[in-house]
Amino acid sequence: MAKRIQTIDLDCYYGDFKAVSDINIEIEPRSVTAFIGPSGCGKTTFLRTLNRMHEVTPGASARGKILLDDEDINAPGVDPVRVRSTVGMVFQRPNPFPTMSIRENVLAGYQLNGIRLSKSESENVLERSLTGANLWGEVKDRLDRPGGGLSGGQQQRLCIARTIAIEPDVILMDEPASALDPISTLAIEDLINELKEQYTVVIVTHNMQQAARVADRTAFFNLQAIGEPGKLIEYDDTTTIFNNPANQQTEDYISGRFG
Ligand SMILES: Nc1ncnc2c1ncn2[C@@H]1O[C@H](COP(=O)(O)OP(=O)(O)OP(=O)(O)O)[C@@H](O)[C@H]1O
Repeated sequence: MAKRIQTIDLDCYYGDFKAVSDINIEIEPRSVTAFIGPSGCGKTTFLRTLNRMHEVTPGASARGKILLDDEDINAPGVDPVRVRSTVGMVFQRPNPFPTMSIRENVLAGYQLNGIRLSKSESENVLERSLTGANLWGEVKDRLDRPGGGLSGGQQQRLCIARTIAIEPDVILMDEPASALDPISTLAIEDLINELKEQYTVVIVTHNMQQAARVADRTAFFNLQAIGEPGKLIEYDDTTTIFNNPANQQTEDYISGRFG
């Protein structure tokens, strides 16, 4: 079930360095939200706090609140592993387990969490996830071949299948198409459009046309100077951000005057 994400006064640190400051945002369920902004403004850092991946980096920490519907994901006693299965993540470079079969890749989340599925349950998860990732037709006859044998675009869809296999509420994507050719990129964008019917989708992208194509809402981040933290400058419907932004910094960025 798709969930709403809300952050309240969120700061992200690497050691003493504050990389992202004071983010207040509400992300609606069953929508696609794009994070855009110049390099180093903290898009990836902020994204990774939303499923507690940020804290995996030694010395990294976050302050403030992140609510998933009403649950504070940083509250004492909340298991970060459970958070990461509720808030799945797809990375820039497709990262299937290369020697594991397509089948094993899709089911990897269950195995890693020690959940045993019956044969028929596994088959259902496999078909549902690969169909949901628009990959079933291309791989159904070679489910036992290695995931590393697929094309880059297919590998990324396999990673999306692996993410949706464990039925998350939110899918975070960090530049999911930046390593792919234009045709595979369009396949991923079509898929993102379908995923929002069931999930809350958040995507970091450097490609502004991509943000305009896939996102319902867009958040523009910026940093005032090197060494300063990144901040959320403007957050609105994508059409407003691209056609009628309220903030001059947004206007300058989307019109290509910097970044
Ligand atoms: N592991 C890390 N250790 C220390 N500082 C880091 C680390 N990762 C990122 N940073 C710093 O945090 C700030 C935000 O980086 P981040 O990668 O989140 O920005 P970004 O907007 O996603 O950039 P890009 O668009 O280039 O991917 C930068 O100043 C960066 O140098």
